[in-house]
Amino acid sequence: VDLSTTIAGAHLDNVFFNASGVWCQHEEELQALLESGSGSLITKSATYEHREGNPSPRYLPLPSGIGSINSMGLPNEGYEYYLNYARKFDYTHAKPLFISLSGLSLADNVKMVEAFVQANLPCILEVNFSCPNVPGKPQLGYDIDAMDAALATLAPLIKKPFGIKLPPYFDIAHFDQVAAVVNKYDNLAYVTCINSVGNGLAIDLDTETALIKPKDGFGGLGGLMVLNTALANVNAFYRRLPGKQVIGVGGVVSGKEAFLHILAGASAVQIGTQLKEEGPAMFDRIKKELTEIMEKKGYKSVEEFRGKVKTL
Ligand SMILES: O=C(O)c1[nH]c(=O)[nH]c(=O)c1Cl
Repeated sequence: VDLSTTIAGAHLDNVFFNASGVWCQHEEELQALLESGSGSLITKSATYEHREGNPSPRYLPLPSGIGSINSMGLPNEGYEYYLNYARKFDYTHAKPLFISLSGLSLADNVKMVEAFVQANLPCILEVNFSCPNVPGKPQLGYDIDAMDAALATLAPLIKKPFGIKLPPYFDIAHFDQVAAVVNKYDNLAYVTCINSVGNGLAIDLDTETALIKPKDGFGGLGGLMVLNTALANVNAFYRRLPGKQVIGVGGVVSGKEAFLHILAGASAVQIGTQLKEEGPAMFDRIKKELTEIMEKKGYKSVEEFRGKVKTL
């Protein structure tokens, strides 16, 4: 079966890659993704300066096994590290490179975008509007006018097809409002849905203590428990963004959830929590599982069923 796809004009041999933030902060991790069964790779969201991020423990899988909680706080090597990586990257390689940018201000995003545009590299830029874990920095994804204003500045600067990382929305009116903004920008080629479900709280029964240290234990939720919110956001934006694409992320632990994301409309599928827990070998497992599901159902390519979820 054919698991290949094209995102923002770049060809991926298979639909899978890492969720930004997981296995992608350092070159060694990115190299492991290059050598894995993934179809692509995306870097950890970059800020203008290097950041240590929040104090640990700041990521944990939940004892219940249904997901994870993180309040990393945007730890990253600073954007120049990723710009240098993008300069050295072998673009003849079968895997396209995505670069995630998450400036702490519009000015920082402008400076980082200008540097990448100046470098004129084949990598695809993705602006992260949805980090929920920087104390004192409300995420732009929930300030729709501010996100629109940022895009009005960034889209013309980027010129080429690019994407944005969105938080989960939980109200039909918000799907409508965000889609109206996204549809204003022709080169905004795709949206990645969803980022973690922000500011959850995990508490340990025995110690009666929050699991993670930052922000009184408040952190973004991921893993299987967010699957159905992720599917809704993928399908809501698939229905509302004609001519654009959706990358699905959230709750993919096997070929089954990947199949559901594609059925909901995803052109590619990213994996975070499960990749963090299982490591890059996971990609070979999940590709095999999706292939088996497709063979059983008689689908030869992901194109045949993308977005074809039925309603009653
Ligand atoms: O705390 C983080 O670094 C983080 N954690 C997330 O769950 N999503 C993000 O976009 C980021 Cl930037």
